Amino acid sequence: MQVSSLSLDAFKEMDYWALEKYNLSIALMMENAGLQLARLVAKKATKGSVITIGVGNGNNGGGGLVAARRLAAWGFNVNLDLAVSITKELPKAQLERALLFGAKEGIPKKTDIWVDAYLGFSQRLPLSAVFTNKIEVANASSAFKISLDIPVGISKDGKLTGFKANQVMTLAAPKTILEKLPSAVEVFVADLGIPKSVYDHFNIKMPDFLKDQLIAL
Ligand SMILES: NC(=O)C1=CN([C@@H]2O[C@H](COP(=O)(O)OP(=O)(O)OC[C@H]3O[C@@H](n4cnc5c(N)ncnc54)[C@H](OP(=O)(O)O)[C@@H]3O)[C@@H](O)[C@H]2O)[C@H](O)CC1
Ligand SMILES: [K+]
Repeated sequence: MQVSSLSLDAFKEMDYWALEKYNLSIALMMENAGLQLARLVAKKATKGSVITIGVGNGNNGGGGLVAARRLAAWGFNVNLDLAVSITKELPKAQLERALLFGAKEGIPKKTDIWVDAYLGFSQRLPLSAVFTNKIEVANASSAFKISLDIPVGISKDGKLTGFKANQVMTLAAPKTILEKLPSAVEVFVADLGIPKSVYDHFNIKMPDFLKDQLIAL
């Protein structure tokens, strides 16, 4: 029988398999992730909404920056909370693009939608103070909160100990760690363009991405 979700380690393997066997680069998958995240944010936003995207120095941050660029291109007010210096090649290139598209650095006085692209599946617990401080500031705000892939600070047993996400948009496949989230948290899965053969190889059902590339679980 097929499994319904993957552990983070199994998912990393699936990701690696897609990259090795099908030459699906991280940059290409990140573009898909960022577009779907931008669509999810746009569903919640109105034209006057103030959006803040929290960014770390990795591919989770890179996906957030693609979303920032897409949202800025659609005319939204997009702000970037850079938790650390963005030095890695891919997120750095995405940051440069997002800024060229009109996203602004810094946290505005009031945020309506706060996106957590601080850290994803490579986060190590305990988090460093810079991230715990960011989480505190975000959680203290009244903003609607959306996490990319998995919430920053989520505990190994899936308790929502970090960023208090209202929605989580996970990538490519449901993750076991998200199953213990409070039932009020809405979880979505987004299509990265990984083929069915990869899902079959990992014995997991491919979400019905033909119907929609962003699916509520
Ligand atoms: N197929 C896919 O699912 C794709 C997913 N994508 C996204 O990529 C992230 C995972 O990206 P990754 O670059 O591996 O890592 P993170 O963004 O989670 O973390 C970035 C770096 O942050 C450092 N780190 C980790 N823990 C801590 C901590 N406690 N304190 C400080 N810093 C920390 C660490 O860097 P080091 O250099 O310090 O080791 C992390 O590497 C996934 O979640 C998806 O969102 C792709 O966009 C596309 C394909
Ligand atoms: K995240």
